[in-house]
Amino acid sequence: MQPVKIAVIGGSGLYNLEGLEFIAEVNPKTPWGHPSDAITIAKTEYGLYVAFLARHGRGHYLTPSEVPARANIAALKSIGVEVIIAYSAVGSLREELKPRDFVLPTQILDRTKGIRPSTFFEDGLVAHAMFADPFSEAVENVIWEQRGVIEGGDFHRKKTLICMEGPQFSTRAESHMYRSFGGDLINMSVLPEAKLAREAEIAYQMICMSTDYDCWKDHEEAVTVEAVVANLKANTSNAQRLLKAILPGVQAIVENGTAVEGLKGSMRFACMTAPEKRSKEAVEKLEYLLPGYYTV
Ligand SMILES: CSC[C@H]1O[C@H](OP(=O)(O)O)[C@H](O)[C@@H]1O
Ligand SMILES: Nc1ncnc2[nH]cnc12
Repeated sequence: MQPVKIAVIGGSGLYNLEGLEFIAEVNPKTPWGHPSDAITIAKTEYGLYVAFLARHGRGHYLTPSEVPARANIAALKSIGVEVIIAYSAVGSLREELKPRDFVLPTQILDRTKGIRPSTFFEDGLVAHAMFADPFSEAVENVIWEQRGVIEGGDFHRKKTLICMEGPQFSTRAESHMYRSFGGDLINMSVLPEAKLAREAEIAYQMICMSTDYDCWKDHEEAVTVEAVVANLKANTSNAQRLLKAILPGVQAIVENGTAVEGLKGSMRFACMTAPEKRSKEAVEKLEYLLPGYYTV
């Protein structure tokens, strides 16, 4: 099979890709275990192969904290993925980001609790990836060009996404605090997914679909799953339409190399551990992700 260079991670409410020809299902066993679910490989009308992975599994059985993010990213890398388009249902912390709007975040504030394994580099192999700009500008530009396809909502860019641990939603005090931090959106999923994609040298962009105003509006009802699901249903058809519209542009930046510009090869030089001090087991595991980078 040809390498599958583009992957879509579907979040809450997005458990499959519509309108594409089914090619295969794979479920690679990585050194970090199996992904959330089998990965579906499908073909677009232009013959492009695209992978799809349901973040919480089809049927939604993994909490945000339980998502095996390392296995997900490693499995996608193993089939050739260079770009990930990650969908997420998010709460809005700003009046102008209305439920059913789509938003491209540029920055992240980490409010997870340190219980999610968040690096491939541990146990005797140390590396530090750059993460100042956590998303892919090249992919973001391609998506922004297609913003006109969204119906019944507006499209925004350059916003800051808070990632909380969950699974419970925030308190009102926390929601106000996140606003005072400069947060515009909130979810439970972007981390460690975005960090691991960076370590795997995969270009990553999240597409946030707003479902609620969280609970910072003091005199209004706080977010509930019921409210989220109602808006998710409306967002899902926009998500599928948007994906169809952006795939040719994403394919173009994959083919001309701009998608992975600055990423490809970056982790080779991010390693701090002296060759003679690298643990054999850690090097073996990393061979799966970045072959040839750390062997001596
Ligand atoms: C269903 S509300 C909270 C849940 O929804 C989002 O999931 P995803 O990012 O996978 O779309 C959010 O991050 C929480 O996990
Ligand atoms: N209010 C919220 N908080 C965290 N994650 C969310 N996903 C959708 N709405 C959310």
